[in-house]
Amino acid sequence: MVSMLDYIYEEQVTLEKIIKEFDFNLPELKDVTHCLILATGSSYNASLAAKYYMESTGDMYIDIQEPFDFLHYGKVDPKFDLVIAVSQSGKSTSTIHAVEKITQFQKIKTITLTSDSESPITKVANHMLNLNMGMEKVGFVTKGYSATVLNLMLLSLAIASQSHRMDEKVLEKEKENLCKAVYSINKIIDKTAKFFENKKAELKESNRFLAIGYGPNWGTAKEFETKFTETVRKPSQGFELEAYMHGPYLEANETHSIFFVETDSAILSRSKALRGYMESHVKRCYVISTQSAGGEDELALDLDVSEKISPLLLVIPFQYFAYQIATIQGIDLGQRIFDDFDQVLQSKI
Ligand SMILES: O=P(O)(O)OC[C@H]1O[C@](O)(CO)[C@@H](O)[C@@H]1O
Repeated sequence: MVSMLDYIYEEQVTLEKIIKEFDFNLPELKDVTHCLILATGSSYNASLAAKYYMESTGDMYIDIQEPFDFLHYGKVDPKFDLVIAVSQSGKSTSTIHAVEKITQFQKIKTITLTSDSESPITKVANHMLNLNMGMEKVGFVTKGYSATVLNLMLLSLAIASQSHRMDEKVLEKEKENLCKAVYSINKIIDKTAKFFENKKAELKESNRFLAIGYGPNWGTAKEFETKFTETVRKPSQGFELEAYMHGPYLEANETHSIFFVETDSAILSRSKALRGYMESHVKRCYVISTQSAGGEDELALDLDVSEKISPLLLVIPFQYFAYQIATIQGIDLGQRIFDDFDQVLQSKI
């Protein structure tokens, strides 16, 4: 039976293929400046991680909303000219219904990003972009998360180039930067595995896990939260750096493990300041960083990538840890739990 770990090891090859085969000539993406993204769970986190890349590289504005809330309480700002509905399975009820509501009542283009070209969401959106990653059979998505982040980044390049905001040379350069990043995935997995080997005893003992990120890696911290909650099944929460300082730190105690997700930017000193303070109040502060070297609790991945591309890579240690920490705790991730949930709650069609 295929496992979450198998999918993690497939990421590099899959992401290379996505870049190589991506179609940048999508005429329906012309003249787009304001996008509303509707997505939930890991698809929401992936959108958050890709947002800064899309806004800065594709020169556009991105708003991300939870489809259920949008469906019942939201309205479409007239400035939006594209709705991107992200659903890896294509079966999330709230995302499908939110798109349905928009297409019924508004004149706005909708495109769905999904791994399944036959899924229900493709029947309600105007256009479809296949994630080109095959189907992921494990519910705790890893390859699909990374494929979604990458496809959103590529989509922003396509939008910028179709809208004549990016010339061919810049487009090629951006593709090159993404390729270079993706080529480092297997090395990241190897480094993560070594780090995990040294830390597994203490990670097994932790009662609560937190991740703190900033900028695009706020999305990474939120995906940590989703992945750890689904698999490790101990209280796990991801925070935006400054938000952690407004209340959440008050629960800190010596059983907590905090992961700081750090990239080299103007915000790094703020993250280091918080880390320095928290070190004496929690069990352990770890760092997952793009740096070339660090202390013994730092997984320094030595990555030459821009901050906006970094979430594509910095999530990988969390995907690996989620699988391994669950496993050393004796959790069989192949064993389905809450088997009747979808049937009772209808959150997936
Ligand atoms: O991207 P999709 O297929 O809409 O799924 C959203 C979320 O729903 C879940 O499958 C749980 O129902 C999550 O694992 C996932 O992140």
